Amino acid sequence: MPLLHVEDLSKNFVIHALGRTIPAFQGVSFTLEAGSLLLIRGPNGAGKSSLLRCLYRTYLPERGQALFAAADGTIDLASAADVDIALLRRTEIGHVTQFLRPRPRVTALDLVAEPLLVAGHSLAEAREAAADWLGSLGLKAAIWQAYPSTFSGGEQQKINLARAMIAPRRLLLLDEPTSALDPDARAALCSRIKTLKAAGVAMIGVFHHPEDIAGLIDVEFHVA
Ligand SMILES: Nc1ncnc2c1ncn2[C@@H]1O[C@H](COP(=O)(O)OP(=O)(O)OP(=O)(O)O)[C@@H](O)[C@H]1O
Repeated sequence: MPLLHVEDLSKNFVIHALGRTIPAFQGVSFTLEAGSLLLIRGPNGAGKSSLLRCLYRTYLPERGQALFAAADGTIDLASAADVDIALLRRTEIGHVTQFLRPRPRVTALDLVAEPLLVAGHSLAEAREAAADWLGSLGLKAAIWQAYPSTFSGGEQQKINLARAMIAPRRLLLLDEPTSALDPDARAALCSRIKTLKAAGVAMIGVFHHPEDIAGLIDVEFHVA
């Protein structure tokens, strides 16, 4: 059984106030193996981000299945209970978006370290790993102990990436993870993606510049 089997997944947005339905994506089917990277392509508004959000269950799909081979058994991401999805988000599925949600009085280093703390690592271990991630992505050390709400777009994206990828995950959903990164950070991220793939992590990504990850893509899926 593949890590993920998506069958006929569809999503429309119903805007009640306008009495309108906005189509996002229809009838999406694909399978994904552990250690594979699937690139999602498609024009603006085709539903690429919505597809990732449905798999992370930020959005509820309206039709279809997304069977995920979780450590405790197969679970349908399209219909699983919120409590089960919350557990998977803590342990098996990560989502990198372009938008950082900083928290008051939490430094950049601790925001990145947090998923490892939640996973049971000591504060020292978690901070060491966070420093390793932030260093490799080129976030200047002078701001590691600052609050990210005032960080630049690229700096915030580095925090997002490090936070989403620091703890072991079996599936990572990457929504334009390099859009605000400079060339060195893009190269560092590609190197991390390569290492994670070799360790068996599966990824589904939307990339503004797919050439960044040329050579790491196993399969492409076009959203019309
Ligand atoms: N929360 C929402 N409520 C209503 N409509 C939405 C919502 N989110 C997305 N849409 C609509 O769904 C469609 C797909 O949007 P989505 O962001 O998934 O596209 P995309 O392929 O990622 O686009 P882009 O390449 O421009 O980032 C668009 O027409 C968008 O306006």
